[in-house]
Amino acid sequence: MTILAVDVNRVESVRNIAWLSTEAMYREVTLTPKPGLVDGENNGAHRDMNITLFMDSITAVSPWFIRFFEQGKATADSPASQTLLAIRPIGLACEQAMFNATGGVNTHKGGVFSLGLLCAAAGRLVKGNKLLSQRNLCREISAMCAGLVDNELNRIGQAKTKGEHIFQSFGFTGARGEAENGFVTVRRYGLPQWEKSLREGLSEQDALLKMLLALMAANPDTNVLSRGGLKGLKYVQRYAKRVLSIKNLSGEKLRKALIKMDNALIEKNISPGGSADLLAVGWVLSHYPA
Ligand SMILES: CC(C)(COP(=O)(O)OP(=O)(O)OC[C@H]1O[C@@H](n2cnc3c(N)ncnc32)[C@H](O[C@H]2O[C@H](COP(=O)(O)OP(=O)(O)OP(=O)(O)O)[C@@H](O)[C@H]2O)[C@@H]1O)[C@@H](O)C(=O)NCCC(=O)NCCS
Ligand SMILES: Nc1ncnc2[nH]cnc12
Repeated sequence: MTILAVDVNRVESVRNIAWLSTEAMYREVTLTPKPGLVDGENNGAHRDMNITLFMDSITAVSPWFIRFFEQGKATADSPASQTLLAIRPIGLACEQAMFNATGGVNTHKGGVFSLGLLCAAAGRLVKGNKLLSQRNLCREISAMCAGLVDNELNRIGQAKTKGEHIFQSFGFTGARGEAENGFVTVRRYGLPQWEKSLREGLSEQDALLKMLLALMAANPDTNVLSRGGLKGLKYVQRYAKRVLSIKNLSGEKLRKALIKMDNALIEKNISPGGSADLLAVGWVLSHYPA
């Protein structure tokens, strides 16, 4: 038992989840070319964001990740739902820090929510001397978010946020649904594609780009829905699947296909921001055993 406790904490200090969360945000935004998204080459389908704004946003939100982790630890002996209650004020304060840094632009609302949950889940596991694995982290998040969709989407009256509007118009549950189901889109589609790419000898950059495509092909992304409706969502999902089905897709061939897709999404004014957030989640999870 003591040995396990030491091991878990050692793994946590080596692969510090708060550090990984910040690094994941950097890797996501600098990854290029990303269809419809802000990257090192262009601002995708966005007029109010660029890569510098994302860097400012990351600087503002990164000191908060350790607080999610610490709060997860502090509430580890209580039911998982208590951890969510305890981290929500931190989440809102972190969102506010992001808005202050970006002049009110929503760069990382979804990222803060998803990575904040991951950090808190890690805190609970570490305090409970439990192994930090993809499965345990996602189970913990699912337990922390049990009932979130029902309480916050099913039972509200007038929709205020975009996510609430999308739920009322289409029934898609967005960032809350992904968290409550334990990031099933990441675990079922994103991570298997990442592992396959690495097994095939692709570079980490190419593996990340293909993980993004796998996420875009499956994710009911509320960002895509809010700008492109159901037609836009189907378009993005089919396009991503088509690109992924190209044989020997890596290097220049992959880059060319993604640039073409970027132009198509810019033309349609569509941005898969939810999949960008899930990419960051996938990259963090990839550092832990299944
Ligand atoms: C729970 C909240 C996060 C709920 O927010 P909301 O009701 O707005 O719900 P969603 O739309 O579902 O989600 C918010 C953001 O989550 C990202 N997202 C969307 N779909 C998914 C998905 N399927 N899986 C995962 N994540 C998803 C997405 O964020 C990214 O896109 C953002 C840019 O979006 P937007 O403002 O719409 O920008 P534009 O398209 O440019 O707008 P226009 O130009 O068209 O006007 C960017 O932020 C990315 O991160 C969604 O935006 C929540 O707000 C909440 O409760 N917060 C409190 C904090 C908290 O509880 N923390 C505790 C846990 S840490
Ligand atoms: N690179 C990016 N571009 C646009 N929206 C995003 N949300 C998270 N990352 C993003």
